[in-house]
Amino acid sequence: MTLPNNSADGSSTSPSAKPKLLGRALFEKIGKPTKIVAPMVDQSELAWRILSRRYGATLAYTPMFHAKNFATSEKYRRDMWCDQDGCSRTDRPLVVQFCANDPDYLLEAAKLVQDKCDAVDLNLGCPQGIAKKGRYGSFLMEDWDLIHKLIRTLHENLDVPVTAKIRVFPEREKTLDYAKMVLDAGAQFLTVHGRLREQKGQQTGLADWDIIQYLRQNLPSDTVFFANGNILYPEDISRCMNKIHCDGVMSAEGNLYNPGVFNTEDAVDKDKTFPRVDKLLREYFEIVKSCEGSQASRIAMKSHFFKILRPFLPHHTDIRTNLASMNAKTSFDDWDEKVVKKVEQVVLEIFQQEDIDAKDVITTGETELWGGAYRQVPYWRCQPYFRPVNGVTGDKRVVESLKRSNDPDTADSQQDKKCKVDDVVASTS
Ligand SMILES: Cc1cc2nc3c(=O)[nH]c(=O)nc-3n(C[C@H](O)[C@H](O)[C@H](O)COP(=O)(O)O)c2cc1C
Repeated sequence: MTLPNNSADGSSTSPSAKPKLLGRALFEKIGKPTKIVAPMVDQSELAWRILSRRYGATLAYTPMFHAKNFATSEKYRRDMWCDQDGCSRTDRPLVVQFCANDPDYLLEAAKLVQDKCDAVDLNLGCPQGIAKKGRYGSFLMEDWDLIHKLIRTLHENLDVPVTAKIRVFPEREKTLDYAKMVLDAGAQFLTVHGRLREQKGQQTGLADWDIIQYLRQNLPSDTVFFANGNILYPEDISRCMNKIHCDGVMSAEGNLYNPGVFNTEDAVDKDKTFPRVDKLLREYFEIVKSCEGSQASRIAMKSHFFKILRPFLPHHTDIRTNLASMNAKTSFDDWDEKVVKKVEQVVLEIFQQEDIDAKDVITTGETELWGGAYRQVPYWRCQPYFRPVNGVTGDKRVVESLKRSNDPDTADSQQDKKCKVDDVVASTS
């Protein structure tokens, strides 16, 4: 694999003026981040990234921006991006993600953010209908020439490095060839979401860590490699890193329902790993208020409130009704009075109960087929939301392979036992 004009110090020169860092040197410069907030449309915006960093995230991706719209529409840009995004004090390290199918628009859009981020990522994973219609995200998986051109254009012309996030094919070898092509084009970090394009919505199921591990083992060892999928609890991060030997772990839904999922340094402190909903809500609300210019933060707020409060709202339907009536134009005072303060009052009363110590307990269930264990968490604490699937609806092969590795007579199982031992000595910091 050759990258143009690479030098021995981990930088490359391109037609653009400044030398830029290549994968491993870039990874080191931004502090070797291991806990990564995934790109999430309407959900990984500025305020959420600031909150997630306070709870242990060490790198964050923006939501996917549509490159052509970003390059050509001032209104779209204003809705998605503001002066506070990518601020060196509060919002770094940051990767800005685009979807695109035209190298020129992609480059034009990326140049508009290159001074406010550490890298620009190409989304090759979006499986939604809108991506099919617009021909981007995972619907480029059949057009490797175009993908190569998109990445190479940024690699050769942008001041900051380019990175990519991919899904997997059903075939391992094909996925490996695909990943090699993406790296050859110039991607400096590779994130692998271990699900097929078809695994979405009700068909999401389990991500396949085995194929991610296979890619890690068969790509050049200096590739900066992030794994994505199946992270529900802080301990899943070390399980993932031990199995895959990846550089970092990315989480989307786990982080959305409980930003404490990244708080691996304080794993025994339940206020850090499963924060009280009243405290987290207040903290997040104050951050949104401080992100004055961020339209995106204001618009995403209602959806974040629903996710933070997901276990709590069924017990307090009056607050759910209030929350449902809110919108991005509702004044902050109203949000405070009708939702935030009401949640604070309810949880305060819960914690005034004499037997609260006995009630405020988190228990851990049996180890499941997927290798982790579900927790019982009181409804006044943030917690992951997972669909009760066994993976069969998503990708039958993942379940079959997990069953094989749990069978004591198979070689896979021996390897798996070794991983479990490794877990005990894991460090994810
Ligand atoms: C609300 C939401 C929005 C998402 N938006 C994006 C996106 O903009 N770009 C992208 O590459 N993936 C997007 N994804 C996919 C996630 O980044 C991630 O790959 C996927 O959810 C698997 O990770 P998880 O198992 O931790 O949820 C989104 C996922 C969610 C839940």
